[in-house]
Amino acid sequence: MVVQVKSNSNNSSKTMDGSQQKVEANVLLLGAENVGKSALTVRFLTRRFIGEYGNIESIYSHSDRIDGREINFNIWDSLHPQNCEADGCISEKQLQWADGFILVYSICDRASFNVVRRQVQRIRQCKSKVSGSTPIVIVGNKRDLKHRRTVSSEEGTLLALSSDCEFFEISAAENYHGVLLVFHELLDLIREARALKKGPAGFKGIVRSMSAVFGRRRTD
Ligand SMILES: Nc1nc2c(ncn2[C@@H]2O[C@H](COP(=O)(O)OP(=O)(O)OP(=O)(O)O)[C@@H](O)[C@H]2O)c(=O)[nH]1
Repeated sequence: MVVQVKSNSNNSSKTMDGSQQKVEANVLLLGAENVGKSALTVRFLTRRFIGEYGNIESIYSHSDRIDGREINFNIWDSLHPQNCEADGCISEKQLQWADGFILVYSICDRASFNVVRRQVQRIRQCKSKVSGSTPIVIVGNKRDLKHRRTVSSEEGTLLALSSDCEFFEISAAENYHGVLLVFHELLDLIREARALKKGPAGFKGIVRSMSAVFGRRRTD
């Protein structure tokens, strides 16, 4: 069962000309059990680390103002299914729903890194059929537990480079800033992907502007 939760919601605001500038972003957090998916989510929503989070799968709705634009994040904090080795354990529904993915592993848990590796492959295979590069941020969490590290930073960086993802190593327990960077980076990737999808409209826009400047009428 997925529980739907409304987090903080700033009043939606308007631009000078009265038009709304709200951007919607569906963010799916994936990764093995116990890697800190809920800790990351709760840190982003409340700035706090509360330690224990229970086993509830939730979708949070959270509004924020970033670079002068109102952003509505829908954040799906997923539960990793048990006994699921194949295809990264991502459902069709999740793949359809998400605009971008945060794939979390623990730097102290090599098996969780392997789960992320499979999840990247699965997303790349499925999403490449419908769109260009799907926004993915890979996160190595629990950086405060360096002394128990079993996955090096270089391995995380290499996986990200080879699969066209962004990569961060953070500690949800120790600081808010790293978590904020992860969500902001994903938002940038989502915006870039949407702009790329619009593609040719940009060219039409340039032609229209040039016609306006040089006073030529288009005949087509
Ligand atoms: N030391 C340390 N512990 C962390 C960190 N992030 C999360 N934890 C702990 O790791 C455990 C699991 O965190 P959760 O956020 O519940 O992990 P999850 O991935 O949502 O787990 P599931 O709900 O089982 O899928 C909890 O005891 C957290 O307190 C971190 O950055 N550092």
